[in-house]
Amino acid sequence: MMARSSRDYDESDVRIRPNRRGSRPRSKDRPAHEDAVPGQVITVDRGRYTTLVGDGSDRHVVMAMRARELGRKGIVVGDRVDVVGDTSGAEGSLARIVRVQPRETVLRRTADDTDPVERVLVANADQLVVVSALANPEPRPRLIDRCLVAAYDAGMEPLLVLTKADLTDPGPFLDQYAPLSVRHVVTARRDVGTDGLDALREALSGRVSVLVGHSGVGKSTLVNALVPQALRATGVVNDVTGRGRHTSSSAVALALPDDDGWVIDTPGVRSFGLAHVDLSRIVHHFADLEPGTARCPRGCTHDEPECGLDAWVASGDAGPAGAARLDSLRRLLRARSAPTTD
Ligand SMILES: Nc1nc2c(ncn2[C@@H]2O[C@H](COP(=O)(O)OP(=O)(O)OP(=O)(O)O)[C@@H](O)[C@H]2O)c(=O)[nH]1
Ligand SMILES: [Zn+2]
Repeated sequence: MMARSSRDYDESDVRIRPNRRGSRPRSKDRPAHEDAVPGQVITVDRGRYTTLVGDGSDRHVVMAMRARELGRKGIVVGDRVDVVGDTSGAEGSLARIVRVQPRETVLRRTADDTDPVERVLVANADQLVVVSALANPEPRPRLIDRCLVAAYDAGMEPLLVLTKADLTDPGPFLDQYAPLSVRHVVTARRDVGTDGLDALREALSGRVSVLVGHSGVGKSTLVNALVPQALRATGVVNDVTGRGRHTSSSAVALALPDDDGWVIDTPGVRSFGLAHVDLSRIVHHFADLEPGTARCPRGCTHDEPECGLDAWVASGDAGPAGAARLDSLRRLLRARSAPTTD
């Protein structure tokens, strides 16, 4: 993909305003740089940070690079930053990010479960939307479980979105996940549009939601329905959800209509490495199994003959999916000592 420039934006939709340096009110918590403007990173492409600055009608997109003084500090989609230099957003202009504000949440993943290099995917999101098709492609419960663990570990609330209910009855899948009490929305393609969109909009309302899912589950279809083209121009990049974008490794933040929150679309995931998650904490993220650990011996790894979880599951306390969930937990625990393709 070509490096993006401000030309990639539909300029009729992007308000370009002269830089109003000096006219901003000064406050106690103003940035260290006199002229810095606060902004939010909406996408990253090879060292160029597309940053949204300004409020209301003055809101516009600025292309920025990192200032040398930031050192090696990473900047990711969702980061709140201070920008200096030419923040006009004019074609060909390039501003500098001089500061990254402390992050409220951090969604991480590693390439596999033993990879020591963790990658921060997105900052400051509060909801992780795990998109899975009910059929075509088949749901991948172990990948879903991994995403749930990542969400809880990041302090984000998970939401399951189950697509393609027009192809199969969602009942059996929902029964499996019911003991988890994770919120969920079911969508289906109908002759006229998509069922379930209103419920999805409600679940996304006012929040910053990261969408993750395996390729082909219908994530782009949902994003296109949620975010009209006009908004996408200010929220970002033309045709960002087209297939081509998935060659990019970056997420893209898109404003929902009426400023009712953000969706952050991520490239399709094949795996979700969890090398960064403390091994002893993993079981706490399996809410349906966790109470059963009361019967475990001290220091139980939950993958040993004395583990109390087998009896917990056998007695039905973890619900109908208990055995599959315990299997998922143990695979996850074992994967921490060997690479996995789950
Ligand atoms: N039957 C049915 N098909 C759907 C539905 N939603 C999306 N699809 C189809 O599923 C295929 C994949 O949809 P996309 O939206 O491209 O999926 P994606 O998750 O963005 O996949 P990548 O672009 O590969 O990451 C397309 O052929 C869609 O038309 C649905 O609710 N029902
Ligand atoms: Zn145990």
